[in-house]
Amino acid sequence: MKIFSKEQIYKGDKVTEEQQSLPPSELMERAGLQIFNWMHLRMQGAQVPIHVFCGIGNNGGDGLVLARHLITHGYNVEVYVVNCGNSRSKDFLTSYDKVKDVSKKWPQLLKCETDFPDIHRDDIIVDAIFGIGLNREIESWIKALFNHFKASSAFTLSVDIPSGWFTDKPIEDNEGVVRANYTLSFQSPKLIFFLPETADCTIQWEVIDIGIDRDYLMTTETEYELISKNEVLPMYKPRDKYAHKGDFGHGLIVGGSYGKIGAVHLATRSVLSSGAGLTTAFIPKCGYVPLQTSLPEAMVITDADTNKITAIDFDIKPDAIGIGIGMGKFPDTVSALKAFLKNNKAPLVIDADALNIISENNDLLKLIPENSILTPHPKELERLIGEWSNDFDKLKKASDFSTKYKVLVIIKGANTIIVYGQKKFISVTGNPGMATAGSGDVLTGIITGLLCQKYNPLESALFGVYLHGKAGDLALEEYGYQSLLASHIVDYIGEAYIDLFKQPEQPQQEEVEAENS
Ligand SMILES: NC(=O)C1=CN([C@@H]2O[C@H](COP(=O)(O)OP(=O)(O)OC[C@H]3O[C@@H](n4cnc5c(N)ncnc54)[C@H](OP(=O)(O)O)[C@@H]3O)[C@@H](O)[C@H]2O)[C@@H](O)CC1
Ligand SMILES: Nc1ncnc2c1ncn2[C@@H]1O[C@H](COP(=O)(O)OP(=O)(O)O)[C@@H](O)[C@H]1O
Ligand SMILES: [K+]
Repeated sequence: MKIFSKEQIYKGDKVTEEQQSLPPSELMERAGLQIFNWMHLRMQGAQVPIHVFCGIGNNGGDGLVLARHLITHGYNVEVYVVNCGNSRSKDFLTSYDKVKDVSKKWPQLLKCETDFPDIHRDDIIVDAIFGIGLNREIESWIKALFNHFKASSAFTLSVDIPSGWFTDKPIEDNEGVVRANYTLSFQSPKLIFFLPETADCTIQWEVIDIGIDRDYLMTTETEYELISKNEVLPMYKPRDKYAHKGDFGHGLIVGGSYGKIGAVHLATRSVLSSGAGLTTAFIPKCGYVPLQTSLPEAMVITDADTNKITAIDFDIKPDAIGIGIGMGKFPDTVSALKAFLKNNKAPLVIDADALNIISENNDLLKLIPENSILTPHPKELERLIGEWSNDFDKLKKASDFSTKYKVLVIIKGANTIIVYGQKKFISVTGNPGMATAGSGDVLTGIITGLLCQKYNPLESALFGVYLHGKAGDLALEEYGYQSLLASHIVDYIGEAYIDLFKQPEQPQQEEVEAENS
């Protein structure tokens, strides 16, 4: 699913109005009606007090259309206009007149704190104050209104985007924003729903279809895209009946040091479980017996050293190599990595200590093959690209790094983001149970396994992150957040593949029948 920027959303409105020859404020009518349908489906006429707070732009206009439908359907509604300026939009004014036609009561005008209504915790707040048109910091009395919402503990439903948040930059005042229980977002989710610093703007979100021109939506390239089952399913490569293990490549995991052989076990098992035909681990001697014993399907090549990697020499021809896991940064290992990068021709997944070594030896960056996949967690990313001032800055820096060195960067975490030059893909699979030792090693193994099977680097990164998160989600059902281990994620890679064809993806877009008001 694409994430459109606010400029693209405004353009989509214009294109739609032209293509569909829409009368003025028709899109606002659709938006307000869809929100009403959503509420009506759930409330079925319940007389819970609903406080609809409207700004004076088009977000406020949506709120007024909603309020009109709620009033005509007999709901217990109070409508407020938050008087935040002088420039009432044309469509807002049209909607304002229409509300007056159906109600004996005028919307209440709020100008300062003494105007605030009492809100009970069992009431419902509809936040239609600011949408994507927020263009400056908010006055203190409106921030106080947002705090009044919070203090009430009432369920807060935001229209399009919780008020006070920008779509494309951080907020200055953490207190001066609405934090919604639910946000109904038009046509596209907003980027801020997925970034660590802003995702608490709403607990849940859903996309509402207001009939924006299909061609425009299909053909417009976006900087951000969500990756879920629908996006990865077309990448899946089915197996031929007469397939041979040689068809699925030979994966190599290079890593490990004394006390960190388990990491290599996890990654190597993940290469196999994601479908590589053959898998070899290159490790220091101390890992030979444990790895051969615990993972009979894998082959093992050992370094001359017992405890660490000192020279990465092997006589196999791997189709992909995952490197860095549990490897340490011993001086001999640093030299071994340098020598390896100078000679290597195979596609690479670079993780953990290999990333840390590269961060400390920037000259190694030019030795990394084009389209290599780097899988840093946030600390490793900071070592690579430097500090960032906020999440938007982080994404820009990661994009610039990816463009400059022609590599893919996978920013791991909740909503892992795959950075491919200026394009960013956001994963929706995964859960906090995966915040456990070794789960990153599993990801490296899965992506290495996909590269072996001739998925191209972008597909390997996207499909790999999807499968990893999905396996974690399926494992969660059995183990729960606390007991989920990285090896359980490996156990569920197979289920994650099977699930691709098992259940249709849950819609992120509510298909609500348009109801005549
Ligand atoms: N396809 C779609 O998605 C559709 C989207 N639609 C809806 O349109 C919404 C966007 O509407 P919008 O452009 O009118 O902007 P909106 O968010 O209402 O805010 C602008 C108002 O706020 C004001 N203002 C701004 N900052 C302020 C501040 N800090 N403090 C005080 N005031 C401030 C600003 O004032 P001004 O800067 O002009 O003085 C102006 O009055 C979108 O989110 C969605 O809900 C549908 O209706 C149709 C299809
Ligand atoms: N809260 C979370 N939600 C979803 N995925 C998570 C969460 N925390 C961690 N993960 C995933 O778990 C993995 C952790 O990787 P990493 O920190 O490198 O672990 P390790 O070094 O122990 O292997 C990443 O793929 C990350 O996306
Ligand atoms: K809003």
